[in-house]
Amino acid sequence: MAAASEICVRARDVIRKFDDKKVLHDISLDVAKGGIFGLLGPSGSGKTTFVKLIAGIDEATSGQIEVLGTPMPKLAMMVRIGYMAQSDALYAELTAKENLEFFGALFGLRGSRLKQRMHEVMALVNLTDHMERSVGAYSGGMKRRLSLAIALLHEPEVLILDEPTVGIDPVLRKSIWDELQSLSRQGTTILVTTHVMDEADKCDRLGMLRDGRLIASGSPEELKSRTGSATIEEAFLYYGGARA
Ligand SMILES: Nc1ncnc2c1ncn2[C@@H]1O[C@H](COP(=O)(O)OP(=O)(O)OP(=O)(O)O)[C@@H](O)[C@H]1O
Repeated sequence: MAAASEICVRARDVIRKFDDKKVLHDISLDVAKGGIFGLLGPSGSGKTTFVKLIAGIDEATSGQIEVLGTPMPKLAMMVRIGYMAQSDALYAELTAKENLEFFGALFGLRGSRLKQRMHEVMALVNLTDHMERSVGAYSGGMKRRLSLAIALLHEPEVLILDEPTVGIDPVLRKSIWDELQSLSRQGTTILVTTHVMDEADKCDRLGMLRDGRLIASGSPEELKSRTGSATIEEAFLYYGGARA
């Protein structure tokens, strides 16, 4: 097991119930610092519920979650975590620039630093030309890209992305993955949920979720070789996953 200082996210016996319905069952998992960790599972398997607990937006019914050694939820951790939700949390009546300024201020960015970061993240998601446009006039894919830009704005140590590339075309999808890999090489820990198998293959480590249970975890290569599978999809099916 890795030393505590090497662990970014530590989950122990995490249960989340909604009324009487148990959505997460005793999840224990370590996410090491600095890599890309993919949470893979079909729709309804509990990915969003789990990452919301890690981001500190929701609280576990029982069990513990620590991020960088701090028990979650904890408001002060907001500046160290970037979270991109599955549904975009943007102000439709404001322009992209105004949205970035609003969230930037929330994260404690201001002045020339904020301006510089706004331009960097908008270039990254290919929205530079749409800075002054009202977000209400953005397409679904553009809103996803702006949400990603906002999550990256304050250069968080931990980046939590819930299905970041849904509705994004293959060319931009590749450039976003290239950037995620570059950020992870620079030390950012990235936690990404996906049900897309070729994205799962790009992660350093994977956790496979099914029906709120962690059915397997390891590197894509380990998961494939342990199950004698040629693909992640085959490995997932071996562990008892429904088609993701
Ligand atoms: N607030 C809630 N109240 C009741 N049930 C909920 C709530 N939030 C999530 N659930 C249930 O928890 C289960 C897991 O949902 P969750 O959104 O975490 O899955 P997911 O793997 O992220 O799926 P998707 O990829 O479709 O978003 C589902 O059965 C869902 O209906």
